[in-house]
Amino acid sequence: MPFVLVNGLSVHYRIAGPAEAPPLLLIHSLGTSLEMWAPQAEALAEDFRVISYDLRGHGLSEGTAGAYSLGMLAGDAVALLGALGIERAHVAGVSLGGMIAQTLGIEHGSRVRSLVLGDTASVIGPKSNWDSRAAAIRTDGMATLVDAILARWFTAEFIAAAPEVARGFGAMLLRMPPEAYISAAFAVRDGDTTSALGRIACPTLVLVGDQDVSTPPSAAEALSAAIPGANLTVLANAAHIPTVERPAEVTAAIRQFLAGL
Ligand SMILES: O=C(O)CC1=CCC(=O)O1
Repeated sequence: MPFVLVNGLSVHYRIAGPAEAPPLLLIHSLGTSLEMWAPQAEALAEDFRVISYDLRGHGLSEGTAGAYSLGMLAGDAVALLGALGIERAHVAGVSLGGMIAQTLGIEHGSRVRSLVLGDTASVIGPKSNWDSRAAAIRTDGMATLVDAILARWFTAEFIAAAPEVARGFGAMLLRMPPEAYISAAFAVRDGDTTSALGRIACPTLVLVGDQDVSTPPSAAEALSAAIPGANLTVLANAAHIPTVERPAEVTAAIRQFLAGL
């Protein structure tokens, strides 16, 4: 359970795989933790030096007061790589993690070998939704939104078939400090990479669940079309967090993409 100081914060991370293997950085989504990448981290550690970590304010990482931004969160990722002595990495992110990954490709391209952008978009709106979500959490706490958010993360079929997993992720969300969730939600609300996507110069794979309503396949198509040379894979029977709902398919898609570079 290692921790490292990153931009003055204690950041919780996990690292696995051969020390000489190519580094692969995994970035999680809003309100989750590095656990959402656990199946891929384990499988891909056969061939990669896999680093997963808890974003600021999430999991076991310390948070800060006030709204986060994509630039700030991308800066944390770069500082984490630096602290671990890693110059360049393949980067995969889901949702907010995918927005951070896009920002890394745009602002820190020299640190990025390739990108996997899962269930994400250049804008995840509308802004008013994030403001009302923050207001509801401030008034009633995290519990008020847990069921609605779980229904976006996973298909109804998955929740019925694996209730222990859905409830586990619900418990994770419920335990998140409300102000940290809101701080990170505002990074989503205020983030917009649209006009800069053409600056992404590395090989890129866009992944999306066919039943994702938060960042639907149409958003993934637009993202893929705006990034030079990007490819799109649509995963069947998956909502917003296919790393958990369709772990083997996500691992296979990432493995195939990275093997082809
Ligand atoms: O919480 C949601 O509705 C889905 C989501 C948006 C950004 C993110 O990371 O998750």
